[in-house]
Amino acid sequence: MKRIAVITTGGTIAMAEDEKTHSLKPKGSEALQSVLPVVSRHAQVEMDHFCNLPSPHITPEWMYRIGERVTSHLQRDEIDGVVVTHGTDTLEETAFFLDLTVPGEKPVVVTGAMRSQNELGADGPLNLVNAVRTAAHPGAWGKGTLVVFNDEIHAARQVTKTHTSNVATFRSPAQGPIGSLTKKDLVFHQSLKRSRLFPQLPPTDRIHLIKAAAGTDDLFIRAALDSGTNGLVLEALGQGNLPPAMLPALKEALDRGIPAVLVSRCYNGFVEDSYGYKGGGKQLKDWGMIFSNGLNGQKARIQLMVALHVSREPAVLQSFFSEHYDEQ
Ligand SMILES: NC(=O)C[C@H](N)C(=O)O
Repeated sequence: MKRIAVITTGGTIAMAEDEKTHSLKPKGSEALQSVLPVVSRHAQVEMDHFCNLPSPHITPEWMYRIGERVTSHLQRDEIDGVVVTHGTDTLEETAFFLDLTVPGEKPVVVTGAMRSQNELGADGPLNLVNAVRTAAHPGAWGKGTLVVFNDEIHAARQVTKTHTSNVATFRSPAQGPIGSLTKKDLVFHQSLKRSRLFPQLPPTDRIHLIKAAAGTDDLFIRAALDSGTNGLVLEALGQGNLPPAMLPALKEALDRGIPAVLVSRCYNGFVEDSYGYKGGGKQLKDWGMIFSNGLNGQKARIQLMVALHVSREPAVLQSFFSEHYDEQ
């Protein structure tokens, strides 16, 4: 039988509803022990209660610490894979950070819950069982970090939280789930190209994600510049276009050599240098913005945080953000 380490980090899966106030509060992942008899039908499990944080409290520094812990388990010969339980709000960011930085072929699977331990229809126990089943499955080897939720298996690069409360919140808009689980079966329906690996180092801090909307100006870009930003990710409109009023501080940032990545606020598709008007993608490309390959804003920010350990050269950074993973 495969041996899987389960690292718990907090989130709703480790919370319970207060009977008086009906608010959800951190409780502890020890309650997950109750599902271990079911889990043990699929794998031998070793619990590692690492931290207990709601995921809005998870910082890039915490992602790095979790990543180090994952790696230290994977380096043990007797461990065949790792499951990380995590709050859902920032789960996609931690999962993608692990995907980009944890070396090796052994499976890494992230899961969580939308309903706490004592709520009707609590989804944590089943998600944990399914995550362990996935981590113990030979088909999960060499795929990088996977996210298992609501009977589906997703690539960390693709998956995003799409609903505030529904248990079917995790979706991969571009390619759909790469696998699914039924009570008895586990099937991978798509192959998956593993993400490029970056050094496992504390992520570069002060990378600012700024969203464009109709008529927005450069106030936040200027504030980032004035406070010593190390990089910008701009969530642009449509195919990658910005309102003209956002341009002055952006141009200043680019002239100062601050890397600036362009993504779209559309949740599907790529940014391109199609439009030649002021603020259009063509101008942004000519100015040296780095065009991303379909990552959403929060994931492009994670990738820039780890890529800056390799290079600050715009052409090298552009090559990392040009790689495509959805052609299989
Ligand atoms: N469902 C959840 O886990 C949401 C919670 N706010 C968290 O991310 O910690």
